[in-house]
Amino acid sequence: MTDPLSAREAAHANVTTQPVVVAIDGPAGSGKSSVSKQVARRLGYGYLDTGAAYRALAWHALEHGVDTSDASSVLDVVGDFAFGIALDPDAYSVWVGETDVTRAIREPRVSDAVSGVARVPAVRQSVNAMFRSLVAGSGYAGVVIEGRDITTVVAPDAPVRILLTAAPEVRAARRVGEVVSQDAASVAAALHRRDAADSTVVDFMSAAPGVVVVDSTQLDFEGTVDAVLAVVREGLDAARAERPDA
Ligand SMILES: Nc1ncnc2c1ncn2[C@@H]1O[C@H](COP(=O)(O)OP(=O)(O)O)[C@@H](O)[C@H]1O
Ligand SMILES: Nc1ccn([C@@H]2O[C@H](COP(=O)(O)OP(=O)(O)O)[C@@H](O)[C@H]2O)c(=O)n1
Repeated sequence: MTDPLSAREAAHANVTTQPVVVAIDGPAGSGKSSVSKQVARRLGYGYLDTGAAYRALAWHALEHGVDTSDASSVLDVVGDFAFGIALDPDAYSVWVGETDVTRAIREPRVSDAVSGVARVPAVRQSVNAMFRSLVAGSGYAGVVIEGRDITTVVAPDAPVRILLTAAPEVRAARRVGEVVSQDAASVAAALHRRDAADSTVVDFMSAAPGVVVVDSTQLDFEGTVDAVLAVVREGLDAARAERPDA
């Protein structure tokens, strides 16, 4: 498969002082992580999974025996939360201090606790600052960042902003295929419960002005990657047309 960016486009990305940001939001199971990772590979960009930070903080809080539904208890453990994440899409790993939590943060107990952690405003401010500095210091020409509020809060000025969606039953079925420790009905119910809780904090079900919707309901994985890459190309072309000498 050929790289969708020409050498000229790649060179353009390299001369900018800040990495190009491709911002992708969407509900659980829409394909954000897997599609973003593959898009990053195809572009030679870094990949930042912001949900991993919220999950890692939820894991950290649970390790400390904290009630994650209590905001002040959550804030008590933010102080010694040493988060680490690899931005290389081929070497994805997530750390809290010296502990590799890459797998542990996908456990249902963490998924069930994460919305409580993510609704604390001070937590969001702190991780958002961390995301911006991770991108700025990434060393990549561009970074694909995915989450819930990337297109609206973390990187509202990104040249490429996408809302990745899929029908609720399709998203649930995809997640059921991944979680082997729970029955299908429980996995689907947990996913919809988490979306409902998260939706009270940020709106990731409808596209903000200027955000392009990619609906993956009828697309297979490669088709979704190609659809996102087409939007990236359009967004970068439009940004270049606005600032031809940048
Ligand atoms: N367009 C698609 N068609 C079929 N399966 C997909 C598609 N996009 C993603 N998947 C699969 O669905 C599952 C959930 O995707 P994931 O990237 O984890 O979603 P999210 O990060 O939005 O929760 C993964 O197993 C992934 O491989
Ligand atoms: N930018 C983000 C990313 C994730 N989150 C929170 O982190 C949780 C885990 O995000 P995730 O992206 O790993 O979830 P999935 O879509 O992969 O299931 C979400 O359920 C939200 O509570 C958020 O609030 N803002």
